[in-house]
Amino acid sequence: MTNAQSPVIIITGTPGTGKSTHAQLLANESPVPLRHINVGDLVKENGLYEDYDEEWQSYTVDEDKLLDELEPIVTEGGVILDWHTCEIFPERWPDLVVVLRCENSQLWDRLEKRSYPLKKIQENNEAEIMQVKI
Ligand SMILES: Nc1ncnc2c1ncn2[C@@H]1O[C@H](COP(=O)(O)OP(=O)(O)O)[C@@H](O)[C@H]1O
Repeated sequence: MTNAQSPVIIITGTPGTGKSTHAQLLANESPVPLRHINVGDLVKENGLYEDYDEEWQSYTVDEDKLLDELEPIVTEGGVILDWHTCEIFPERWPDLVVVLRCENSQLWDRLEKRSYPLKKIQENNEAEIMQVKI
């Protein structure tokens, strides 16, 4: 647990449920400084992946590299980590974990707008319905 002035918040949930939107709003409105980190963007920008799967349009994350990158950021605190999964993060990291949910037909529409392949839209929707993380 970090101090109350520099909390570590994880916002997680299926892609399209609104993580980035809400993380950014929270960062903008928070009375204490909070830095919004879109972990997916961080992975891409800093090459923290092993592979890119064209068919699924997704990265295979190098978890060790990602954790090494995030450790000093989390230690400093005052951060919102926004990612579709959170199982790889040590339990000692977050002060608060928020799981966002979204009604399925709305989620489908949001993911279609991203031009995801159909099977990726289906997989994400099923994950949301079954309440599992992918
Ligand atoms: N509470 C909300 N009401 C309506 N639209 C929303 C809401 N939250 C997010 N959205 C919209 O849903 C889409 C996906 O949101 P985003 O924050 O990118 O999701 P995520 O980060 O979980 O992938 C965006 O177009 C966003 O504007």
